[in-house]
Amino acid sequence: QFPRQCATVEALISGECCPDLSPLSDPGSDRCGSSSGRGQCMPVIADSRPHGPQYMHDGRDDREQWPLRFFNQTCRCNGNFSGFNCGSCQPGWTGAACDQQIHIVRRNLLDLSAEEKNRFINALHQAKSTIHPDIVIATRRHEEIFGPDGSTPQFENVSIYNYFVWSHYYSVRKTFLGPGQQSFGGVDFSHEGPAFLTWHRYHLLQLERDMQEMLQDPTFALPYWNFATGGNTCDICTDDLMGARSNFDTSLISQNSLFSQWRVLCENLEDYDTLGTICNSTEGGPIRRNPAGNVARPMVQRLPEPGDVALCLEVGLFDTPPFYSNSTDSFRNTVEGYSDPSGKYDPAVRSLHNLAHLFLNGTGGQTHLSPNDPIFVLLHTFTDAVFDEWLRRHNADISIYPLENAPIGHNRQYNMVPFWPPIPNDQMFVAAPESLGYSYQVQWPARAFHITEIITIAIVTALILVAIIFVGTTCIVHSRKNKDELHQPLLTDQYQHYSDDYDTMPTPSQSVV
Ligand SMILES: O=C1C=c2cc(C(=O)O)[nH]c2=CC1=O
Repeated sequence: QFPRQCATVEALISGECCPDLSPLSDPGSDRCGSSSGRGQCMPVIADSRPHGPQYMHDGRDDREQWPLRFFNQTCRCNGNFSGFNCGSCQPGWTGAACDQQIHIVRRNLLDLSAEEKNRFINALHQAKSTIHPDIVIATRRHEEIFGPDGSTPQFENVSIYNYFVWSHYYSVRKTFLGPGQQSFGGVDFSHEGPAFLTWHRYHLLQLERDMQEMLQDPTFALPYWNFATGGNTCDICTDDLMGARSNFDTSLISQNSLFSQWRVLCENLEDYDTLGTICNSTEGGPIRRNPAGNVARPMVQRLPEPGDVALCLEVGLFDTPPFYSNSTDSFRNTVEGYSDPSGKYDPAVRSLHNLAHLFLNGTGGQTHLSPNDPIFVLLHTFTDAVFDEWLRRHNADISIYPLENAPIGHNRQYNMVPFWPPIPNDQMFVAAPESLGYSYQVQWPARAFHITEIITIAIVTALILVAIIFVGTTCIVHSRKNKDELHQPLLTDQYQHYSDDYDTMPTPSQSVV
């Protein structure tokens, strides 16, 4: 959310969050690395275009026009410089002067060598316990941000991985409307709208970059889980990867996996919603996971089919009005999983991304908790790979992304909540290999045919065959006849004469009596 340097009474009151790049300089003399030309402190640009009708509590939520409720000045970095103080580089660039291009490849987790798998699991485990070097999280709404005494800003340190969990929770939390009043749940800054894909793309990029810095390895790349296997087993739920099922409790992770030691953040949903508090960095119970185990909902006991991915890639429009979870013929709503894989909206359907979440049946299937299960990272890198493939196949341009009237948080120029420094959705609506320095190594499945298409193709094929047989038979008959005629030219001639005569002569039976 915010840089540690900005979690102070002074910064909050001034509305300025422009930390010095060099900690050794006189305070305020190197804001945003201005002394070396990296950036300057500038007013925040926040989207003020109208949002859709789903949210009707304007003025009541800190996330509106993010991040203006907290800060109105931020660092604007020059060239390839980036970050809260312009001390880091744009995605795809590295080096002290951010002038070296870098490209990383996100690969299928199952294709990594044993050593690469091990390195990835250990890196995640390290991120779970390493305090984020730059960012702190708010544990109270803006109204209560200065604490009970009015001078103790309510922020906490958080680990790198738990920041990833917390950001997702903060983006989906309900709007608190006051004590004794029901919180409003019809709001979601990262799902059920066009920003679903851009928001989750940035969420992953931020974790990947934080892990690269933690590991001091700019080539570290997140892998992906191709969840579209069509099966009823979780092929990455093994002890060398995301953890097998516990032998003692079917909804827990085996003790042979490091992930059985992980404890989850943001469990106390009822407290947050009734007291108006915010999830903090305190961890609770273990990760719960019971793949294919939801007996009450057989529909979510199987993963999406490979052909579902191929079908959704053919949906031609990025998003369609009302740009929500009931949009039909929308690629975004299809890959998110509220439409059937061919794009038709059906309230009973759960497909692709949503189906993969619900299949996990536990922590990973509940939106306020799901990133606590590290499978979330891999499920979303695959979803992002589908998004990138769609952008490539359809040669997509930003003009197809709605500028206004999308649900709150989802307009093209809305800054994604709760990221810092502010970054609007449109900056993630780009081809990753060319603009963000990463690509995916994926074998895209062939298109699966729908039953109605199979019947249509069978009927058309049968009609063509009948036509060919008919034309063929007619030709054979004609050519036989022609051949016969060619073989008896004189006879035919004679016969013709005779027959001509014959026609005019009475037959023996017609003989005049
Ligand atoms: O974590 C998530 C869990 C989800 C469950 C559904 C659903 O369709 O019911 N959708 C989800 C999205 C998530 O991000």
